Amino acid sequence: MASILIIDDDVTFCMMLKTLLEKSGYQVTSVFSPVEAKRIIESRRFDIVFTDLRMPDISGMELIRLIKNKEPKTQIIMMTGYADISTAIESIKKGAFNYIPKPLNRDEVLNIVQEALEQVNDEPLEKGTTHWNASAYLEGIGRPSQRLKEYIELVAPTPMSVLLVGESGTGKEYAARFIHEKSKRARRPFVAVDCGAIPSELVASEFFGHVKGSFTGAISDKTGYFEAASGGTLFLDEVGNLSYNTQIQLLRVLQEKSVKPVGSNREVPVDVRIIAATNENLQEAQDKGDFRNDLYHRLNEFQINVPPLRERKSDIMVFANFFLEQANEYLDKSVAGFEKDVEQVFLDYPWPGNLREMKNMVKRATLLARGEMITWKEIPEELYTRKSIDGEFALFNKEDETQAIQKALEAADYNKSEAARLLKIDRKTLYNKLKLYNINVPGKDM
Ligand SMILES: Nc1ncnc2c1ncn2[C@@H]1O[C@H](COP(=O)(O)OP(=O)(O)OP(=O)(O)O)[C@@H](O)[C@H]1O
Repeated sequence: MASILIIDDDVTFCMMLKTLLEKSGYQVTSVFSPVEAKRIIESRRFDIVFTDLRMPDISGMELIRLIKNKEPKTQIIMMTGYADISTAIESIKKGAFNYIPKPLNRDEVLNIVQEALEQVNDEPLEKGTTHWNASAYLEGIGRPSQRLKEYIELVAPTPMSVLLVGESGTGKEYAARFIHEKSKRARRPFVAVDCGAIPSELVASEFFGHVKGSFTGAISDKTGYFEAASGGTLFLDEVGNLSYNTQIQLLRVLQEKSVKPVGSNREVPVDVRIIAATNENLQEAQDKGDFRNDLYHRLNEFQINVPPLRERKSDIMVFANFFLEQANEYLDKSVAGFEKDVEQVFLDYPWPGNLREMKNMVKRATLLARGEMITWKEIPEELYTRKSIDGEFALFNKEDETQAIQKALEAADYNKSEAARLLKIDRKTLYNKLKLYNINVPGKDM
């Protein structure tokens, strides 16, 4: 039976979530303080940990580090208010599986548990090869997407190593898989490694393998990632997180084209193509001395920048509809599309979590949808009430937005176009917000 730990200082909330999960057949433990959590994590293993992002004494990030160090396979789900979305995204970079917005929705909780368990049950070396199929890759229609596709197709059949650079959730791993699929190595393994998630003491054995008895806990021979990817592609995600020492070891392997498993004198020849990804500026990391210049050049034979979703405006609804189709299939529903005002919100929103955020949101909205179309009621309120501009009439939350709109309307003598200009939003957005907040405007038209 899968085991789940819940960490939240809100006792009532903890108990409600515990009851829901127990009713669905999981073995659940809940703790109300991070200190208690620390103790229990040291002594027991869990498949999944649900934890609040903000807690006293110890941060969610520190907790992720602690759990992943102790038990890399445990999947962590951060529970968060939408205001914390960028921290939640940061937590995924640090190794959390996913985040789920509060208040929690029953079906959404059960879905995410299912998805997390699929990861737990995956063998690490097969990560990725299991769920991927090329038809799940959408190319997009806008100029930046077309350029991305051109570069992928150009570099895929070559032996060149590729460095994918882009924000979290933009689809770097997806692009890497696509390159692999279109390469001559397609029939060989694609092995994805999250460089930030491997505890430092295990790095050498994970990458290069080990022989039985080479250290305490090495109870049998182990094949490392390099050998596992033999003939195929090794994808190094978050490559900027590699320690300096590991960078040196990696460089050696790339130069010698062979690995020496921990505790062995045997050199094993390896033939792998490296695709690396980063969401930080590796050039800067080099200048600061955190990333080796020679390794950078080895990895960066060809660089591809994966654009953020906000720069792929003409693709936004293409992706939204694609994710809707996927969600319909997954949830066995048949929602037909998005209402016009939702489309406008999607186009205005900056999508800090990029495609991953959109995919999650569309799945959630599809689940909640009662009618044929997804309406604004099914998308998180924070999407259209978030801070969008600064200055006197800045919009940030429901109360403040209502006030700011009222203030702008008065200042504009109730001329909506003028008010929209003062608020630095377009008329359509103002119109949606007036509807959303039930603000009546006397007289004048837009
Ligand atoms: N081209 C695409 N077509 C369809 N879905 C995509 C595409 N690119 C990304 N996605 C979706 O977005 C999600 C995030 O993509 P991916 O994991 O590749 O991002 P990433 O840039 O590697 O993120 P991170 O830096 O956080 O590891 C994927 O799970 C996938 O569902």
